Amino acid sequence: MKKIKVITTGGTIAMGEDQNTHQIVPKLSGKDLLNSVPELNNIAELDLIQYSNLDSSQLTPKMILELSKLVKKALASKDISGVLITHGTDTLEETAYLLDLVLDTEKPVVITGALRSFNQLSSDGKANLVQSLQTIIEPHSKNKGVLVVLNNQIHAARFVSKIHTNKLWAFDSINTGSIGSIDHCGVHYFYNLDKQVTINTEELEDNVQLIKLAIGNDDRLIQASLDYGVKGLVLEAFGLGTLPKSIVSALLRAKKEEIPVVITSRCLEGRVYNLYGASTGKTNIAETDIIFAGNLNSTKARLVLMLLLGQGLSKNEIRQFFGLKLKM
Ligand SMILES: NC(=O)C[C@H](N)C(=O)O
Repeated sequence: MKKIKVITTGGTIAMGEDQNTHQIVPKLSGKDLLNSVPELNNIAELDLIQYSNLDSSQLTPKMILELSKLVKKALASKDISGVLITHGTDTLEETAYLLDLVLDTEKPVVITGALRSFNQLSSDGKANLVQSLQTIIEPHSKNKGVLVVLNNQIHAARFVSKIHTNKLWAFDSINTGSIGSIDHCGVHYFYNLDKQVTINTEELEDNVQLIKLAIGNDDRLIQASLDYGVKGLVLEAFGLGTLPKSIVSALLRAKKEEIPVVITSRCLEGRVYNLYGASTGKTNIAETDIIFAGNLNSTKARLVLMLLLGQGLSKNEIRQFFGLKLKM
């Protein structure tokens, strides 16, 4: 029987109802969670670490980098065949992608969670745990980067997003669809998606802000971030990456101060690139020195920027990374 390291972090999967407030709060320790699903022991031998028991809104990139060190340590052990992480769903896609970026392993690493706490009628945690383990022990799950398993679906970390606040089908892979599924017959992949890229760093820069643009926005938030000494910015822009000219002077200031500004889109699907000449008024968009994030969503682009800055890359190296390394 294969041995799997299970790392629990919290989230609804480990929550239950508080009798007084009737709100959903952390209830199950990692041990309680695994003990509540005895079927897991028929699939693999489990070795547990409880990293935290938090709603995922309380996690930070630094904590996830710390978590990645635990995962690396587990993966380095010969007798461990893969790692399962349980996590709240609200920020699960960020943890999955950060781990995907920093881990370099052929062993399967799966993250799962639940939309319902264990005491709710439509509780999905148990099935998600079973399907996650099935995915880890499946030989075809090797070399795929970090996988997200929920609701009978397998997603690649770099494409997955939480797309619904509450439905059981809460996750989908933007631009691509899921890469596989789990049914009565087991685990099936629809296509092969190799892991994209690894960033070797022990540090990340957490002074990176994400700002979403709306029509008529002025540049106050960008200027305030620069005043405050931000080390990198992600701007969630319009459509293909167009910007209001009201923010151009702030972009030119960021350029002068050597602060990388990465552009993503408010659109759910598609890529951003430099097409619209008028998007910054009289200033040519290339003069603003902005970096286009391809098809990464804003939160994921921010993680890449944090890691690259943590690695000490220059603005030009960061531009090259977004332009070349994230292409395939
Ligand atoms: N379904 C969930 O897990 C949501 C919860 N608020 C969390 O992210 O921890």
